[in-house]
Amino acid sequence: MKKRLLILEDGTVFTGTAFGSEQASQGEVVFTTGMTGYQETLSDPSFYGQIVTLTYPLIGNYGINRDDFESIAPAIRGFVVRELADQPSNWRSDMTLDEYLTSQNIPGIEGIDTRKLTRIIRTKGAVRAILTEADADVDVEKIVAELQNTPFITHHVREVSPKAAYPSPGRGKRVVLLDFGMKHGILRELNKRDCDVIVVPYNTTAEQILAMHPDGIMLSNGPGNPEDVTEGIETIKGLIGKVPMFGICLGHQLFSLACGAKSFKLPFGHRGGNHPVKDLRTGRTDLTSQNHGYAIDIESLKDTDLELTHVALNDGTCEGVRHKKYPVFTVQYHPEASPGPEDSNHLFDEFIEMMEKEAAKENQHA
Ligand SMILES: NC(=O)CC[C@H](N)C(=O)O
Repeated sequence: MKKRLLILEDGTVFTGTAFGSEQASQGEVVFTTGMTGYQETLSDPSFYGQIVTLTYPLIGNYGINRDDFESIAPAIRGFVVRELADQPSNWRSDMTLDEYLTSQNIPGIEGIDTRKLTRIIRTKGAVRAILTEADADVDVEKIVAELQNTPFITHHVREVSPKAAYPSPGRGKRVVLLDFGMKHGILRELNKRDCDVIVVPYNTTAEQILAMHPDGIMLSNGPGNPEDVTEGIETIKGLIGKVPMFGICLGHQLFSLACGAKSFKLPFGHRGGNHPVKDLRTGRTDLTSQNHGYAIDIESLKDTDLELTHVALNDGTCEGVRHKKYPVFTVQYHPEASPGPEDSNHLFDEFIEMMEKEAAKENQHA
């Protein structure tokens, strides 16, 4: 078994065993607390450029199957686990996690103290790191100095958004899905409701979208800093008030920025499947699936036409907004789950109802 190192920008070195690809890689290390769902996690495009550590100590035990991918190819930079299960047991399993990561050219490291790593991220915030083979000539000091001088690359959306529009037809509502790095779960939920979906790249203009005569717009999740996705913000500005919209995660952040709110980087993000979120209008708390490193500043909503609708019960940050004049609502968490609890799946039904209501209004005026 080959040794591999995970070197953090603060100089901490973890020595573990290599699995997956032999390639060295660099990225921001983030932790996720989901106990299951590693296949969906590693294929979620929002993790582009990140090395993911899982706090649950045994990963890989049900293998990798055909059905649970959230994208065609994973965008993560590395996978860090306490103990890798190399003999998966599940009727759906097609291959081991190790075999899959090797095939996708993604390096992994196992056998390190993932609790210690998580505590470092919780105390110090986002950390840049490198995964590399443990050769005798590894110059840790040089690597640390380089890491400290490497800026976080934040506009990853162009890497994971499709290059051209494509349809996912249905006989129901026409939804244009602005794909900033969408998880398949979002498209799955819309198709389940018979939506006639057209998926479009992140830099599609409002005019191009309106020419498709949508009943509604879906703003997807995606990687990186929302402030950097200026093309998406411009497009959304051109759509507000014209078509009903529903936004998830990055889509929520971009819509809020388009309305004049501000975003900021959370100290260590929200990633996992058990984040309690309170709906301020109903008082109901949903357990939610989350994966985000940025959030919308609640204070900044005061100067906008947005109403705060949801808050995170763990840290009080913004988890959802609604436009006061137009039919738009957005959430920071993942109602499509994949992986995680499905408590808030009803939001997709609310989106369909919102589009139906708007269409009925228009028919009255016609
Ligand atoms: N899942 C997402 O859409 C994440 C949004 C954004 N990249 C963040 O980290 O906050």
